[in-house]
Amino acid sequence: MTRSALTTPPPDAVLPRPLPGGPAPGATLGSHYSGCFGCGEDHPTGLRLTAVTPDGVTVVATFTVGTAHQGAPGLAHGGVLATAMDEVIGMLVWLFQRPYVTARLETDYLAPVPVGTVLHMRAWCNGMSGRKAYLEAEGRIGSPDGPVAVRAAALFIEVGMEHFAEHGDAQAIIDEHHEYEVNP
Ligand SMILES: CCCCC/C=C\C/C=C\C/C=C\C/C=C/CCCC(=O)SCCNC(=O)CCNC(=O)[C@H](O)C(C)(C)COP(=O)(O)OP(=O)(O)OC[C@H]1O[C@@H](n2cnc3c(N)ncnc32)[C@H](O)[C@@H]1OP(=O)(O)O
Repeated sequence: MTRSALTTPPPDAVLPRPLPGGPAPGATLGSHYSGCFGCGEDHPTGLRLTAVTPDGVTVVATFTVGTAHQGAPGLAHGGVLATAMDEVIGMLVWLFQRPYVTARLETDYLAPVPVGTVLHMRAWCNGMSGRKAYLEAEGRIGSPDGPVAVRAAALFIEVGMEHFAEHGDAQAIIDEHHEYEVNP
């Protein structure tokens, strides 16, 4: 990954540990909000990604590229791929059990991704420092060990639930996740 200093963890960053009450290895990580373009089950044209944490510290998900996702004829749009990577990286937030948002997302496109491809995505955390989480993901064509087509690095910042209340209905997120401990 060609990563900038802004998405590279500082020397004092620490790796997160699985939290008590967090998703167990093998758990499915659902949508954080039903209206989300990346994962919402009620979104009419969204990506509807679902993810699994195989080990309690990483996240895997697949995204099947359809005709609605084209940029060039027969090929996935780079922005759609970035969205899918943002979403699978965002799923790591379930493991942290606190609200975070994307502050910076960097993407490397290494190979074209044809319509019909099943993109196998994997995301992990490289370190946390204060409110900052340094996250990374890769997308492989056709299988979990297929050729890497997309890499992404991200800086996520922890926010309070009031971040979501300012422009939307934060209660809608809370209502969908009674199991999720929030500090309004
Ligand atoms: C998305 C919904 C989440 C709902 C949560 C509920 C439940 C969660 C459960 C599960 C969640 C599952 C999935 C979650 C997500 C899905 C994936 C999609 C995620 C998104 O799609 S989310 C939408 C796009 N996202 C935004 O809409 C953010 C807009 N933005 C802001 O709202 C502010 O910008 C904010 C809050 C980021 C910071 O603002 P702030 O005032 O709180 O803090 P401040 O500015 O002081 O920054 C503090 C330190 O971060 C450094 N810093 C900040 N930004 C930086 C940058 N870009 N590059 C490098 N460093 C940066 C500063 O330099 C400083 O560093 P230092 O401390 O060292 O000085």
